[in-house]
Amino acid sequence: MADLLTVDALTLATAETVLVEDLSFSIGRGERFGLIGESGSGKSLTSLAVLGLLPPAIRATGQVTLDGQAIVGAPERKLRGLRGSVVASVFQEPLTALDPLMPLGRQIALPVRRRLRREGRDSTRTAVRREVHALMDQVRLPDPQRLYDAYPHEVSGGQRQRVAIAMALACQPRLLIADEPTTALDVTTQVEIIRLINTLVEELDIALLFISHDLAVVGQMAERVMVMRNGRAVETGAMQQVLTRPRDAYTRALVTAARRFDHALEGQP
Ligand SMILES: Nc1ncnc2c1ncn2[C@@H]1O[C@H](COP(=O)(O)OP(=O)(O)OP(=O)(O)O)[C@@H](O)[C@H]1O
Repeated sequence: MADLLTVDALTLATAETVLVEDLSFSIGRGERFGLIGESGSGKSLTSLAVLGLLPPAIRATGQVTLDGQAIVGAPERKLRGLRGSVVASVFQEPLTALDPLMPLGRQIALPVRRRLRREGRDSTRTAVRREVHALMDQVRLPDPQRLYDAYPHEVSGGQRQRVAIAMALACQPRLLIADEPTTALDVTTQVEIIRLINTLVEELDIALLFISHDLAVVGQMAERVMVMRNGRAVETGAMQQVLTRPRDAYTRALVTAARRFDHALEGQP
């Protein structure tokens, strides 16, 4: 079967600068793929290109094919349809994804209602509410009765990220793009959210494009990984191979730095 996502010779540039150059990778159905690299290496722009959400100043050349559909150059109406059905995303700061003035349950209800209508299913208030409660359960949000009516500022950062994940899952995507979804959270909550995303993509058989500057985090999420630097891929391979036998000097430096950090945390020299 064809890969779910194929990126082929993708180049992203402004009028003055090339920001991402000649990038190629693919993600199979249900596969967990990691993108890693230092700040500014082009990870987020790559994910925005997959979502068809590039800023107007940035021009894309090359090909992005998602579930058989061409993304580069596609009309906005088609892209919006894909974003509501095939691909969904979770970003670093859940507050940016949430409307501060709308109760959480109603925010999750919006994509739920859209999907039920698209599928020609019962989209009455009761049916939508039932699905929202099921999603809140699925992302392990406690006390759904109370949280349904709570506003974003009334819950913790980890709970807000769970709501953002519920909204992403509401459209039943085949690809979830998670761009630094744990970076803004404390360490304990990071671990919980990583476990949650891992469990959900496994249970629901969703492919994952997981983006982080933190090799230790990507190591827990991805089966394959691509290392980016200055807008180019320096190494792509199985996670285990890249962690244990990195080929590129930059990857080796990343691995050594991650090990040093782990040892420092464990109190070893
Ligand atoms: N709208 C834009 N116009 C011009 N340049 C941009 C724009 N958005 C991003 N860039 C530049 O493109 C490069 C890649 O940015 P990108 O956000 O993809 O990096 P990143 O690897 O995701 O970094 P971070 O981990 O800090 O988010 C950076 O040099 C950035 O300054």
